[in-house]
Amino acid sequence: MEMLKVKNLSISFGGLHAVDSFSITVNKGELYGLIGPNGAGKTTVFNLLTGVYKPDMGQIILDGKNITGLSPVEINKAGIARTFQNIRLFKNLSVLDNVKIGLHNNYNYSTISGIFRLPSYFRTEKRMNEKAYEILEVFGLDKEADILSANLPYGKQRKLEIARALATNPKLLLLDEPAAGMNPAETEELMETITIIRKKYDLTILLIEHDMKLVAGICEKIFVLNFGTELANGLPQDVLNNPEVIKAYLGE
Ligand SMILES: Nc1ncnc2c1ncn2[C@@H]1O[C@H](COP(=O)(O)OP(=O)(O)OP(=O)(O)O)[C@@H](O)[C@H]1O
Repeated sequence: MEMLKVKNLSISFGGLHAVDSFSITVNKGELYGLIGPNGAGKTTVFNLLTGVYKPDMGQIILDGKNITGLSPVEINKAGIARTFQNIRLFKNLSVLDNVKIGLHNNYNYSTISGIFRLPSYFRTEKRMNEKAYEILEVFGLDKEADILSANLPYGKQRKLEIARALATNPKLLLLDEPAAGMNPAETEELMETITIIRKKYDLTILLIEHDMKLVAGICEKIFVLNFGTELANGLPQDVLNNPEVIKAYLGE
């Protein structure tokens, strides 16, 4: 079963073909790695998939639905959530509130019930708090729920970003260099957490990463992008031993 089917996705900036006929099929439940040298177009692919950029050409099908050209909010509602290369938390909000912002897609109460503090408001708030704590627990962040997210150590801020993305209840999670800046122990722990959440939340994951240990350790398939286009695509052992890939990327 296909969760994501991308066909001939392309975008140029001026004369630069940043992404050029990018096609990929990610099956339900798969963990796919997207790798490539600096400037290969990986983040641009994420920006296209999430509606930040509109493609010049191509099609994006999510779980059978054509989402090409939709806005970032509509795409998030359709089931794609992402994290960013540079952490983008609401630094002046608590850890708990960062996750609750993500939950708002799925828990609605009317403005009236909020203003007048009607019973329905408290019921929804209670359910949201429970759900937020459940997610924080998975990431080992529940004890820090009330502290400002800015005061979390770096590795935990990265985890909180994933927790917040997860709170929007995605079918497909896009992780942009989740291990960037982490030490080996933090990276190891992150790999475990990713493995846990994909099972628990029935996720399909596409992950950009420079850390080859992480990519080779958890990805079932790997797509190598070079100059905006496919260099290799397939099983990790095949892709990582491909001489073209070694030349273009690993041998840098
Ligand atoms: N909004 C934009 N305007 C102009 N050029 C852009 C824009 N966004 C990306 N690019 C260019 O597109 C190319 C691909 O960039 P992108 O950030 O997608 O690469 P990347 O593979 O994610 O690189 P890195 O591993 O360094 O993050 C680069 O040459 C970049 O300068």
